[in-house]
Amino acid sequence: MAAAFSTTVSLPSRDRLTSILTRCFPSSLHTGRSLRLIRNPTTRAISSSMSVQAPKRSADVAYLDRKESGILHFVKYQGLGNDFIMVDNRDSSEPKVTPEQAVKLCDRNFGVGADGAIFVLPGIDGTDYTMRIFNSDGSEPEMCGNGVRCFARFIAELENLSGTHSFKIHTGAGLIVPEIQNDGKVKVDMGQPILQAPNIPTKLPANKNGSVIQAELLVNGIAWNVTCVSMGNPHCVTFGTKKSEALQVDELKLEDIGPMFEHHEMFPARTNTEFVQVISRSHLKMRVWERGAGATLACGTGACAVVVAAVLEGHTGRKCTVDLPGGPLEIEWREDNHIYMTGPAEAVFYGSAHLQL
Ligand SMILES: N[C@@H](CCC[C@H](N)C(=O)O)C(=O)O
Repeated sequence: MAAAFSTTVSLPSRDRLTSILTRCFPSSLHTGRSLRLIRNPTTRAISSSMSVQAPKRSADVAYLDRKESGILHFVKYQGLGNDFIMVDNRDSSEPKVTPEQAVKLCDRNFGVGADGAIFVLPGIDGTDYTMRIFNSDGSEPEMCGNGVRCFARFIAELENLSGTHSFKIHTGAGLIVPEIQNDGKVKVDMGQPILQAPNIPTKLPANKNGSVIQAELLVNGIAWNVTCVSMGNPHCVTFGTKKSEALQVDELKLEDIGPMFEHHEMFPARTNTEFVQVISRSHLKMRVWERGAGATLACGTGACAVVVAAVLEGHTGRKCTVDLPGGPLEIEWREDNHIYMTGPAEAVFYGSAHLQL
């Protein structure tokens, strides 16, 4: 069992802390001990936490050698509790972590713990950066709304930028433009929703105009009323069953029904599913079961899809507050068909992890 201690010191910068710790623990990276740096982004107080593992022998020595060349430095970020291992990947157009390694890193018991791993890669086609992401199950989604807010704040940190800044980000869902605001929140132009059934993709029967609005989806013998929207990634939005329209989202057993939606045969690329309660014409409450990550505290693309579905089904206007388990997001589907999402993103801690093969 690892013994651990931690101290808190106030220092001007992370580089300075690194140099002090390197002087105090010169061989820490060569003996199988892992050294982690943690900074509280609000107070700039920095704490060091070192866990010392009992020395291992024989076959483990080679294992330790492999780990030595496989150390990943990362920053853990969260947006409304949707949390990510952010990796500075600006020196290469391939992620430094494989999907299998991402699964291990995201494990909440045996790894760092996160809903996904996100990589800041060089931009292409005139964009500033490329964002790629692996879900905690190792699958690669096209986009992540909370992730792109964290991405913007991470870039600002990497590039030492303060104040308002916007970036052109290439993603699997095309161009996404986050803008850091004066209050530190990030407003994102999330692009346009996709409503054509084959492009979502869903095999559910489409309306005359090709969209899937208030379709019937049979899940475990229950007929749900669903509207399908892609924000680059697929979403199935429901406000209730065909029998009883209104959902009380706190009462849902997400762990039971979520996977049945995710893996339903009507969704050839699987799906994210949002269960929504209408509070008023401008206020919604939702819970989400994410493709590849399960129940999360928030989903930015999901909140956008929910507002599109709410407008199409006639529940709300185009500007809504969407309450998620991790907190609220402000969503606006403008008349030019672009959707804007505004919400927080925060650094949680700095760390280094051994990449397991
Ligand atoms: N949490 C994200 C969405 C992440 C991707 C999703 N799990 C998928 O596979 O499509 C968000 O904030 O949008």
